[in-house]
Amino acid sequence: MMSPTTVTPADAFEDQPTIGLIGMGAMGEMYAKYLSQGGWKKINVCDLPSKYESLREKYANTPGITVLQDGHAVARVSEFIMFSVEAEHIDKVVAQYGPSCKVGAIVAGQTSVKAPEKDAFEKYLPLDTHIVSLHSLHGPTVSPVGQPLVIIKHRAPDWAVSLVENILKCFRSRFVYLTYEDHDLVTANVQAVTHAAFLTMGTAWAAMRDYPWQHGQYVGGIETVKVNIMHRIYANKWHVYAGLAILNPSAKVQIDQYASSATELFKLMLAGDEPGLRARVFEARERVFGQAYKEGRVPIFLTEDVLDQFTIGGKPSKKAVANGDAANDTSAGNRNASPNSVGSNSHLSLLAMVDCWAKLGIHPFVHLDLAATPIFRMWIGVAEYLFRSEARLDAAVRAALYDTSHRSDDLEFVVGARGWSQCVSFGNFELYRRRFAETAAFFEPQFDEANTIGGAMIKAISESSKS
Ligand SMILES: NC(=O)C1=CN([C@@H]2O[C@H](COP(=O)(O)OP(=O)(O)OC[C@H]3O[C@@H](n4cnc5c(N)ncnc54)[C@H](OP(=O)(O)O)[C@@H]3O)[C@@H](O)[C@H]2O)C=CC1
Ligand SMILES: O=C(O)C(=O)Cc1ccc(O)cc1
Repeated sequence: MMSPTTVTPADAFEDQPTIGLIGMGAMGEMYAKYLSQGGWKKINVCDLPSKYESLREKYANTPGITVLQDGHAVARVSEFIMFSVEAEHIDKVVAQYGPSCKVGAIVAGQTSVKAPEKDAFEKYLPLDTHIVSLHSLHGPTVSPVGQPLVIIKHRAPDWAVSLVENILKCFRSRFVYLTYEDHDLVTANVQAVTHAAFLTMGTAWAAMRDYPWQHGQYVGGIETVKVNIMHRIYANKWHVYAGLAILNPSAKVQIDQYASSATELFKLMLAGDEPGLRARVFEARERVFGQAYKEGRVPIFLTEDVLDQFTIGGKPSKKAVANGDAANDTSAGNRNASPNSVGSNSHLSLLAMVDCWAKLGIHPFVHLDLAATPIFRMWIGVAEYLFRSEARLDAAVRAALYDTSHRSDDLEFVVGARGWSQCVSFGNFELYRRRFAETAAFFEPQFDEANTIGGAMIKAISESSKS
């Protein structure tokens, strides 16, 4: 909280603009919190009319915030209005409240996929309103400080963009300027295919109905990232992931390629085709990471020691590690359990990721510098960790080919990847919701621990990558 004497960017305004937030779910709440703390005194918020009373109670003592009945009430009095609702519903909600937007208002959306938002704004917003849209590229529980915040100047004069920048200065995010179209391309590259990988890991682990941390076994090293992020994604709202995968046309292509990459690599493994698998993996390595290393790019962050701080299920005793107990355990549930376990795992999820980037001509480092979410940053971090070292990659390839104890996990992974891809290609929200909910239910008992640990991990890694 700011002390009463703290000077905020809002204080520069003699007559502060009226801010309106329509949709007070996770992201609407996050915006309300930071705008209020940033000293903005005229913030109108609403969710569905049925939530009016509970919201009023919740915000009774929050400085600057007034809860109104519905989107009409917010839109007609606000000079900067942000819609923060489900992407699937943006058309309906903007159709309903858009025409009530005040003359000259600046209108934004927070949706993770912009094609439907753009259509809705163009269809329903009065021509005397301006469109400057937004997208915070992080989840609602991550501090916005230093994270990318996309600003889209679509139908607006420069002063409107400056006003939005001033309003949001208190987030201390890094503004990234994109068009609506570039936004969807970049976020498909950064988010959709990354989520597909983690959703698939969850589906595969849940299908096995067994996972190491359940038995208090040690999950260390880069497995920590996989496990924590997978939990984090399944603890978030399903519609966020469904919307950005199903409604973004570029996302479908990429998620399909991810499934194809996993399937094709798995077939090479089944065939025991060592030259074929090795050639494919090392070619992908060259395409994705080759140039970056020729240019002397510093690796992202990872040491297993850093990651071991964030293990789920407790750390192993020093004695167990010294005796190599965890490292030697190759039972189905605990093959990933060694702190130095990179080599004892096929890492199909990572091999498929880099193969997919290579096949699509995606340069993840370009996105990393422009508009990486914390999850994407970590995902490239672990991919890079595995691929940077020829020895580690070689060990993964050998494990993929010759350690058949991986096969059942890898088979579930391929089935899961295909299933997610098909679900997205059908564009079926209900099927997506059911797939997501079934897997999430399996992991739910770990959500609290995983969110705490995952949050700390994101913070530590964001800080280490800044320094
Ligand atoms: N969560 C995340 O990590 C991020 C999400 N986003 C995007 O932000 C948007 C919001 O996501 P998030 O806050 O997580 O989702 P939530 O489901 O938490 O919030 C959406 C809110 O909007 C409400 N709503 C729906 N229709 C209306 C309406 N007609 N009038 C007023 N309120 C309405 C919903 O009510 P009800 O639940 O009853 O439908 C809900 O409370 C999405 O488009 C998402 O893609 C962007 C960045 C990160
Ligand atoms: O970082 C991620 O990819 C997340 O999962 C959180 C998230 C979800 C949706 C967004 O539009 C932005 C961030």
